[in-house]
Amino acid sequence: MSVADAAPVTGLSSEHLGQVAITGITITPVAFADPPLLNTVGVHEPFALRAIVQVHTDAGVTGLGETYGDAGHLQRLHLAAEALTGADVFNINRMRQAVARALAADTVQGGHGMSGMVTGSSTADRVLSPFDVAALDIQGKLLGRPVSDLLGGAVRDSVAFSGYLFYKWATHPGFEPDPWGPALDPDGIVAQARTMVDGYGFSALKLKGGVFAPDQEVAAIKALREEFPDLPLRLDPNAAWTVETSIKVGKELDGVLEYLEDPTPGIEGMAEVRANVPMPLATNMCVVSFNDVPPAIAAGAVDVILSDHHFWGGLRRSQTLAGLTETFGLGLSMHSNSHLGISLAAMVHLAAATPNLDYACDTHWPWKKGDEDIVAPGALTFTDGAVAVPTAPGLGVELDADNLEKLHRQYLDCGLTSRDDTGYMQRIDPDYTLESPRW
Ligand SMILES: O=C([O-])C(=O)C[C@H](O)[C@@H](O)C(=O)[O-]
Ligand SMILES: [Mg+2]
Repeated sequence: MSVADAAPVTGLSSEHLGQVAITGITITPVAFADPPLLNTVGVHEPFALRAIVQVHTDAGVTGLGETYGDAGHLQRLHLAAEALTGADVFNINRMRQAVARALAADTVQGGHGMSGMVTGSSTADRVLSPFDVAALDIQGKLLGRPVSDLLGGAVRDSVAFSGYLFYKWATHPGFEPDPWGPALDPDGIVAQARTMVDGYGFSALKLKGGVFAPDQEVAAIKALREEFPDLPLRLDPNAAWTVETSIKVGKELDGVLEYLEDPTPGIEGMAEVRANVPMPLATNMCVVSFNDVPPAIAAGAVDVILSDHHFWGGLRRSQTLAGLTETFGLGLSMHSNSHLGISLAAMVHLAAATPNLDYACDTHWPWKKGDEDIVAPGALTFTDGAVAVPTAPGLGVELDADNLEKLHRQYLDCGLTSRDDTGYMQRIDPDYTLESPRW
């Protein structure tokens, strides 16, 4: 497909007023360079995988979606794509039913795309997500309106993001060093944060913890507080700590953190921590599907839920989550994995049209190489840590067919077919073991 095929159609002509049927779906796995970012389950491999979804219609308009590129997920996407052929892109409820039916006999293993960190999300919602985004992209292109309008309208012109700090090695073994350098102690983290804040203007910072012993990560947060006295700070060890350790760290960081994210595993553990620490607790691990919301609220486990349209079922279902957090007086923030421009555009439209999105959103964006993307440059830029909401029809981004081909070739050449932070770490350090909680 050429970029011209995806060009926005402005204004709805009478021939489009009826059904707009899906005539075919193209799913293209891609790989882009990823630095050796450390987390509590291991280390990022040299390439991050994504799947780029193009939904073609009988109106001659193509919509874009982006999701995980793991082999198991790709298989499920293909099952869903088959079931969606002929569906009307203006009826996402029906599309969801078709996806759920197609997955009823699903026996595919794995494919969560998050290296074991988030495994309890709804498979149907995870698979629906890129098709929901593409359908909204098509609707917007046909109607001549941005996706944020289809979600009820933007309440902000730009969406604030937080700088996402990672402990990291200087290089992947056998690869050239990346421009970021190592960050393995408080000084390294502060230097990384300085580069991020100076380069992007972020007005909040999140440290991915669970890598070193908690006292070392507390020292890094305190060093960040000294360097950036006014920036909201978050710490996320991905459930690496026991309840006892979490309470100790929480008390030590009293007055320093905007929120503490997933210190310990499970709703019960989180509830116990929450009752004993002074700051809000946030999660993208113990509440990852609609089934998790009632028990988490009943237990008083969390103050803030991080939404993520990639596993909450797309943009509309993420707005349903926003309605729940509003109803129950919870905060709402946004989670991110390694992603490309279609996902960033979707995140921006969703955040713009979600009045109660109270916090700067996470994004891995700075960690990818600037020239590695599958959308044409220019539509999405960071100014003062925020991205202006695209006003062009649909998502407001156009596919770059040459780059798509290049990143697809990179996928084929890199040999990776699933994200496996733990396996990669174990190939580098055979003594490495997975533990949760670790401390
Ligand atoms: O809990 C979180 O915020 C994440 O899981 C974000 C990312 O997945 C991050 O941990 C990563 O990619 O290593
Ligand atoms: Mg998290």
